Amino acid sequence: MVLMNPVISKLTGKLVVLASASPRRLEILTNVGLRFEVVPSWFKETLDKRLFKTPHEYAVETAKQKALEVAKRMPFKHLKTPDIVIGADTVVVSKASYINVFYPSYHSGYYFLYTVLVVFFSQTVDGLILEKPVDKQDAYRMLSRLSGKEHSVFTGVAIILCHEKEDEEIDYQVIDFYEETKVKFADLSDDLLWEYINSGEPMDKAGGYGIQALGGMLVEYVHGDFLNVVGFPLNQFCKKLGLIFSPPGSLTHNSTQTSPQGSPVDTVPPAEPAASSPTHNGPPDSQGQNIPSASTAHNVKQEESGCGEGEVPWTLVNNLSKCSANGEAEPQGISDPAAPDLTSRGTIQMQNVREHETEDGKEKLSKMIELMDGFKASKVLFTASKLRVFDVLRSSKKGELQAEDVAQEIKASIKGTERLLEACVSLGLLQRTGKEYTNTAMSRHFLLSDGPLSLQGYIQHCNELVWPLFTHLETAVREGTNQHEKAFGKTSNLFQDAYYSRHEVKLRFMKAMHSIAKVSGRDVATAFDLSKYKTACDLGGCTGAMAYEFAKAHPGLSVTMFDLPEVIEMSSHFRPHDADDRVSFVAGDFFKDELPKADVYILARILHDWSDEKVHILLSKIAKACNPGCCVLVSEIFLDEDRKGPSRGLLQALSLTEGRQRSASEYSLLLKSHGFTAAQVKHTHNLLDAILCVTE
Ligand SMILES: C[S@@+](CC[C@H](N)C(=O)[O-])C[C@H]1O[C@@H](n2cnc3c(N)ncnc32)[C@H](O)[C@@H]1O
Repeated sequence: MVLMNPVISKLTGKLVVLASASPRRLEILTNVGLRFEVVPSWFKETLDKRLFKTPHEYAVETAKQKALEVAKRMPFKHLKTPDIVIGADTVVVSKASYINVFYPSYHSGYYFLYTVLVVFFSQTVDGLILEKPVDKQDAYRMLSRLSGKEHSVFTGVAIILCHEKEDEEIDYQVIDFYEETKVKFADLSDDLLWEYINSGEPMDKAGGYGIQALGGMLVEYVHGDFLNVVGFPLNQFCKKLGLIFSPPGSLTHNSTQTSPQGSPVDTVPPAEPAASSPTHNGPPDSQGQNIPSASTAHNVKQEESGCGEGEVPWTLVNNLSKCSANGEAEPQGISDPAAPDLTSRGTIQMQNVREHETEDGKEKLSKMIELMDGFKASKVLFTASKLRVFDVLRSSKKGELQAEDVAQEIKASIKGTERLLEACVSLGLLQRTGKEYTNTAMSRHFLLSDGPLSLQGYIQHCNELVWPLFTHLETAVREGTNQHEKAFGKTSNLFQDAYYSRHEVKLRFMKAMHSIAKVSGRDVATAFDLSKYKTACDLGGCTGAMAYEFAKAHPGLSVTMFDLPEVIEMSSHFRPHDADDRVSFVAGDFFKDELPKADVYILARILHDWSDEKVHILLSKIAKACNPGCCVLVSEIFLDEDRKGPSRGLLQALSLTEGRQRSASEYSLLLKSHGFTAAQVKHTHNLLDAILCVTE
């Protein structure tokens, strides 16, 4: 049983996202019954530490950037807007003599925190922060520095609240804080240090140790929140949630701001200093949902926790403490006011539980359900799009309609429409107030047929072409054929035979390419500095959407859009009303015809469609046409080097005919064999990545 924390339960029904891949943070939050998705942040931890006055400011800023990156990526990459994103960053700071005192006071309706920070150390902060060791010697350097001394562990936490506004924009509110815990290492012999280092444990951990596992052996005492050292200050986090979601009296969420110390400045009512917490360093939250402070002095030892060696995994009924299979122990902070005193180590009840009854098991089950239902959700999106539900709602007088009115507009049954609209609400595509349905910000952004970032073209392509293809997946897999062949018969050339032989199919395909290029084109066009180049040629540029993005992004660049004659003859349908005359159109076959001369050759979503053999033919033609010093820009979904993701790329691979998905280094190798060396790779965080290769 998991004790349902009243604060945590406030998050039920909200899309909560943890922007961290740390299994330790995941476990801490899962153990208190929080339901969340894990979307690891792509933010690189490269902030210049010298710019921060204190280590905790650095940790808080890193946490904030990690969380914001995920909050801003999700609406585009995952097509859903989270309600809350949680980011965290833990740093270990070797002994420094500084005093950090906070004096809270209440004045003019605002909550001020006065920080007196007396810094005695002569080193820079940069010199004190110990991050993850880069190798064993580095781990030795860190651990021997910590040996026999007290050090501080700071975890910065950022809670991002995402609010969708009427105008399709998303408002991000940041609440951040940090927790400090002091840890003292015993005097450690070199033998012990090397044995620990050789266990491999230090390598992915800040400061080079993991307190919850073998590293616990190094520790003499811990002052403060133990879980903070593990990687997440659960106690303070729950208090902050309490302030955000269950404020006593007048707290209004919308006015939450971040103070320099990282507390919600204008929403936090006066509070008494937390006298009982000697290492308390954020604003005291004496009214915060009766959440007890984290234990102030844990020195976790196996015999105290009652964990014997070699016990089978089990879950605790009261969740006060947890043992793993190897007998290591971790205190678990639970903040239900009715829960027993956290600091006491009372009787621990255990019970064997079936996998799906654990929190972890429940997560896995909900992931399974999501996968099993995925095709239904896609079809709801396709059908609502095809029936123009989003356009109909937008064009109604008040932007809202009841199911009967929508049914009338889309010429469908009331009963069926009602079910479709309800399903759309559950998927975040629509919202309903009483009987009235309206578009959500996400739908207004991507699903209106005339919106600048409309994905309608691609959605219809998925519905009409990709969906039937995937009904043949099993046979295609069994027989080793491609799905096109099963669905539409053998083709000698995918484009000319399958896509361009019928007008409406060609138009649909072009609309699909156009919509993806509109959404991703700007990020691809601005991925690299191309200011020294004068001319570009977008090979297989389709409607020209990408070419126009390049022209817009690079004022000195003229772009020739090159594609098959069947495409060029229809490209005028897609020309923007303010079309830039630096974009010109040339018809031809890039396997057979001479290519236009250019400084930059753009290959956006071209190479994945072709075998290595065909790619070599195309690249050798580009190399031949190249002016001296020219470059090739390839934009594709880049597979991870271990080919374990991203799933978007691997799922698309299932419907390719002769082509295949490749990683950035595979593209780089192909280009290298034609004299182009990889200069830069850019993961745009949008639908397509990019690599720029220059002539040697
Ligand atoms: C997957 S689409 C990519 C479109 C565009 N580059 C983009 O990113 O939106 C492939 C494009 O390559 C073009 N194409 C295919 N074979 C070609 C050939 N032999 N010569 C020129 N273009 C070709 C298609 O007409 C189509 O526009």
